[in-house]
Amino acid sequence: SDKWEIHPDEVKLSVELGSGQFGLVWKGSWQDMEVAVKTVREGFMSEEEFKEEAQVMMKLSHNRLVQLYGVVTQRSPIYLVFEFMENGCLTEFLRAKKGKLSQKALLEMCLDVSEGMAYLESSNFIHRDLAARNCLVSENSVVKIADFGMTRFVLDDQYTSSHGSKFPVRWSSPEVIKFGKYSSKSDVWSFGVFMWEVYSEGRTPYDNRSNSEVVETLNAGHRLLKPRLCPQSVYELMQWSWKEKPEDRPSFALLLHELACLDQEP
Ligand SMILES: Cn1cc(-c2ccnc(-n3ncc4cc(C(C)(C)C)cc(F)c4c3=O)c2CO)cc(Nc2ccncn2)c1=O
Repeated sequence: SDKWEIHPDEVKLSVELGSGQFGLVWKGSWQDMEVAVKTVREGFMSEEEFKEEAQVMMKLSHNRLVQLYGVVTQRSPIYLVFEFMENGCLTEFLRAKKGKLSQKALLEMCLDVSEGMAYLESSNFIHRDLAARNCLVSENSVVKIADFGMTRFVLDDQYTSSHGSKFPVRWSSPEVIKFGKYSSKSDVWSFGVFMWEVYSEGRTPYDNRSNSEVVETLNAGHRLLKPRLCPQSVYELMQWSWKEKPEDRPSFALLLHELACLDQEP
């Protein structure tokens, strides 16, 4: 529907924010709002497929998801116009703020993302690549989920194949690594690793091991250890999220409830 169609002349680009997965991302303005504008490079995403999918992504609206405002498709390359997140990628934010984030701030980052993921879970939408690098930080330090569901448009098989060099093995559940079986419960596994990243202030999970060593250690039943800053109560939620069988893991609705209870404690 052309409801989401944005006229090219309404979007003003200013500075480049970085080169994303599919092309360049610019800071810009639209209707007096700051926006992030993604240009889609030929060959990096199937444009036709994306236009249909854009309708789905725009129906997913929640305060903890980075909002897609609309698309410019009247000429190529197409533009995707997103809500602007002032403080950029969460991994870099955590590393820049190392040693300066309170326990409350760390817990609330996990709570923010569990809220967004509980909404995706209730909408039967699977993220497929939940990780701190794919979350963004707003001007007032709220963490939101970005690029949900976009993995299906990546044409680079180094990323999509579980043997590929760019496959997110460290965030993937055993059934995803072995069988490519994605579900909200495999997103829950990734969320456990996300919480580990937050309490490790942006460190890389299993950072001294290769992808194949990570797969071996998981198969041997080993899991990431409790980060120094992480309370035992939160570490128990991580361990629960890393149960071998998907059905033994909590739902996001339950994780949200548990994290909200911990957030109420003095
Ligand atoms: C909305 N938005 C997007 C970005 C931004 C910039 C560059 N690359 C990306 N990324 N990053 C990661 C990414 C990942 C994927 C997977 C399919 C899940 C693999 C698909 C993407 F399309 C992207 C993308 O576009 C983003 C994330 O979409 C940065 C913002 N903000 C700032 C602010 C300050 N400094 C830097 N960025 C911002 O507000």
